[in-house]
Amino acid sequence: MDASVRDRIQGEIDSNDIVLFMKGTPTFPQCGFSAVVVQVLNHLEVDYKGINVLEDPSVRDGIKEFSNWPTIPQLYVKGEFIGGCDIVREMYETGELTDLMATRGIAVAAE
Ligand SMILES: N[C@@H](CCC(=O)N[C@@H](CS)C(=O)NCC(=O)O)C(=O)O
Ligand code: FES
Repeated sequence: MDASVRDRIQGEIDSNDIVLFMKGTPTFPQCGFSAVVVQVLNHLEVDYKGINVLEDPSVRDGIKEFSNWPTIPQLYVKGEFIGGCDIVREMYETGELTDLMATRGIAVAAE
């Protein structure tokens, strides 16, 4: 991928504790898979940056190569790739996601 795309992705991940690469925006998700992750993050009441890959095909493709993960959405917490919709939903349901956030110093809303 283009170095500028890699730098942009790296920059977003470095400067935001939680980054969600998604289709659409947190206020208007344009795919059900992205909407699930938005719902989880909103439920946890954490701040996050949504990056709409539909606005930029180079980021849409670039993030797949960057994470070595073939689909959107993709969630990053403190620079670490967590996963897509299925993984996030599963980790939320088991409480693992809340624990992961807490371990990394991110305050999460009480259940
Ligand atoms: N099982 C996936 C569902 C996500 C998914 O299948 N995404 C597709 C459709 S939105 C995708 O990103 N396809 C490649 C693309 O649209 O660039 C997950 O857990 O995140
Ligand atoms: S945009 Fe069609 S499944 Fe995500």
